[in-house]
Amino acid sequence: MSRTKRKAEATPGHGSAKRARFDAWDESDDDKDAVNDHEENLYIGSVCSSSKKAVPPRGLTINLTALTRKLAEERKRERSEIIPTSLDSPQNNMYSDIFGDHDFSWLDLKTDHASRPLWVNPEDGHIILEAFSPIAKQAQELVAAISEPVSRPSCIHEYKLTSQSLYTAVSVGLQTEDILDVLERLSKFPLPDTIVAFIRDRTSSYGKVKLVLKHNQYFVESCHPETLALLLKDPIIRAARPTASQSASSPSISKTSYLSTSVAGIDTDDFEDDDNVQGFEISDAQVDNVKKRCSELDCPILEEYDFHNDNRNHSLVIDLRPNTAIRAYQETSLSKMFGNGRARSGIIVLPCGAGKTLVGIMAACTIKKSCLVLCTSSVSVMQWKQQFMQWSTVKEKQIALFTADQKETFAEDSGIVISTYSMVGHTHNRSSEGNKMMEFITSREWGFLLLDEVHVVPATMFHRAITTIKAHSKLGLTATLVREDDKIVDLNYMIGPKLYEANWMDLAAQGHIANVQCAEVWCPMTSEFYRQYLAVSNRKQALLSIMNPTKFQACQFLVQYHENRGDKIIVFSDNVYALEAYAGRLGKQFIHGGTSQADRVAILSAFQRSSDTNTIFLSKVGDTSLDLPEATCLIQIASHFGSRRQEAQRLGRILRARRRNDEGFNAFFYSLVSKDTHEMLYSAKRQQFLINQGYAFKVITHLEGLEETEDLAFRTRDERIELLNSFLASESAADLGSDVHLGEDDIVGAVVQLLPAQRTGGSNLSHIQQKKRQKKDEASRHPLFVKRDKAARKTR
Ligand SMILES: Nc1ncnc2c1ncn2[C@@H]1O[C@H](COP(=O)(O)OP(=O)(O)OP(=O)(O)O)[C@@H](O)[C@H]1O
Repeated sequence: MSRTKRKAEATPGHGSAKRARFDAWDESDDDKDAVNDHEENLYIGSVCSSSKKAVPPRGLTINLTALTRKLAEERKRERSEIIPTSLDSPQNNMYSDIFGDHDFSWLDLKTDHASRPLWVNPEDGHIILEAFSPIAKQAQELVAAISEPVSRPSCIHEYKLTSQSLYTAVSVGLQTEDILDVLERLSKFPLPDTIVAFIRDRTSSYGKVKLVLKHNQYFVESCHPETLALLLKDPIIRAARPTASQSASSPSISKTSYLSTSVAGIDTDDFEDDDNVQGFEISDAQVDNVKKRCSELDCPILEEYDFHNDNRNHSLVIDLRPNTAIRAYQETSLSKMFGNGRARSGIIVLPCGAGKTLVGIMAACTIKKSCLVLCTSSVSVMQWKQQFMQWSTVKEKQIALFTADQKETFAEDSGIVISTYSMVGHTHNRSSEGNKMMEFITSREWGFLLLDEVHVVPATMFHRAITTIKAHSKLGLTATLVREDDKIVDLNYMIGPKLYEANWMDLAAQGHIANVQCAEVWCPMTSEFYRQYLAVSNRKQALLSIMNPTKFQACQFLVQYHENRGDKIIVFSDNVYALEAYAGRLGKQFIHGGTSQADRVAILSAFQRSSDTNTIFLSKVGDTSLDLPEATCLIQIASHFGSRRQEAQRLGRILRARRRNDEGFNAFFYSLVSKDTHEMLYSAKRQQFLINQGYAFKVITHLEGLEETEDLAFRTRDERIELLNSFLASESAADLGSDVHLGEDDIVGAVVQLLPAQRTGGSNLSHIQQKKRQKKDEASRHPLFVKRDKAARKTR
């Protein structure tokens, strides 16, 4: 019986075939097939030694016969062509730019190297992949599983082998010899000894040590006593063990664990034995320190949750709704988490709008134990609840919310709590209700901790939130695994390795996210503005480059051009002064921190429903979580320095475009940059993340047809000088620049009210909550805006 067929049959009664396969990842019968299939298909590994249910993950199968055939075909084709192969050939001089002083001529190219798509740098583990090779897809599958993507433009992809990436590879079931074997086949020259040694070393040290949560106590366990002894020699790990009075080890925990508190001169005979597994307890507060230290000692801790066999924690009745059609990449991402029938902790990276929420819900439906979801804002809390109700069969009474306004516990033995990082991470000024809720959360074992937007949470808050909760498995979700600080690596030990990262271009090609044309429009500074630019402080310089009249003209032209094409346009400006000035001059609506809730709802509603409102201006409050699938064009006039994350999140606003599957549809993303100013530098830095995802930014130095624009602003010198003088005279211009009044929560709040039937679940906001929110708005507004709005209301 074929493997796929049997899998589908393994879960009778489920709605879709995809669903059936998903549920069958952990079918242990497949072990036999895996062995039988081995001659034909190379399952790159299966599972760490301790796993009893070793099942080769579906997504990690490379068909060797097919691969060999393809390689043979390629060799044949190559022989029939004249391909210059010598690195000494003059054509190769251009590569000196890439390789610098490094001389790799000692590497012996295989005779058929042209048909093999990989090149591995023996010195630093960088992998170059020829994305145009006929076997690129198979090669990509391997390379993406064992290394970190660095850059994936259209022809040449770059990856890097790192300790973490190899740990991840082992954690998702790959085995050392299989990795080496396939890498060797795909490589243009025999794998260098340095690379072989590195792969062997990293893959062998992974998975030897586990962190296990039993009866609310944490244990470090291993079946390698020498590794435990080594760890216990480390002062940080030694100090992490609870003192005799702290340790409340229950006799029911079996013989596993506990070493004598005297650790000097550790003797492995001290370990008690339980089926060869030995270990020691560590105190709750030290879990993170121990994980971090183990990573530093190149012995990263494996966190796997055998939820099928967890009889101590109550099960949660939850399933996906039968009509849910899982997308292939969502399925693949989860296969990395559940590939061996257990839940591995880690991070899944999917582009904005690609459906991370559903991935999280699918994971909760697989684990079927109490689940705690942490997100960034109280409105996201509402969205998560609404999405749980939409995609799963969980009963509403099993979902409890913990926000400033709601403090609910679930009625039954198991359930879902949805909260924010700040609610859980803040320690001071809690109400007695809040304290009770925290007691409810911290006193129990959670089967699953779901962490949304893991890259944005301030490191300390995140750390506090994550360390106060005891969870068997954790899943982090994000679109942009980048931070401008160096805290991103901490996520590796706090949550787990990156389990899967989708390729943005592949998802766009499949129509799951929109195709986007990106362009950077260079706007020369006018002479009056540039003269002033050179004479003023940095703060005013920034404003001068945003208010540059040619940038304004470019914006005016693009708005008109795209409105005429039938696009819906969002113009982004971090600078509120400029936002108001641009929008005012163009007669468009705008939203920033100072805009009242009622106005936001009205503006967003008009943008979605009215053909008279085709352009709106947004400050950074609209960067994330804004679900406006009508938007098809973005114009960025001012941004936050060199933030790669902000650039990607903004682009994310049009990736969801409803029209994305229309024939030949393209969304547009323009970044307007004043030439010869600091904006040029920041712009290059901002784009790096998207460029690495394969987006190409065209540089536009001249907008064809701009001169013919009707009512083009600032055409005359006098107009430009008047503009310059008006804001130079306005001392408040620079002060008004930053949008400090409200956070992202508030604009999403507007969408919540606007779209109760859609993903936001805003109907759950009570009348009192909405009143409270409005009051908060009023209180936090800048007096200037309050004054202006009052005047506007009078004139209405
Ligand atoms: N398998 C699916 N079938 C149908 N619709 C889906 C599927 N997966 C996701 N969606 C829809 O795609 C949209 C985007 O999903 P979601 O909000 O989870 O994206 P996201 O990755 O969290 O985006 P962001 O990072 O911008 O918040 C939602 O409307 C969601 O319902």
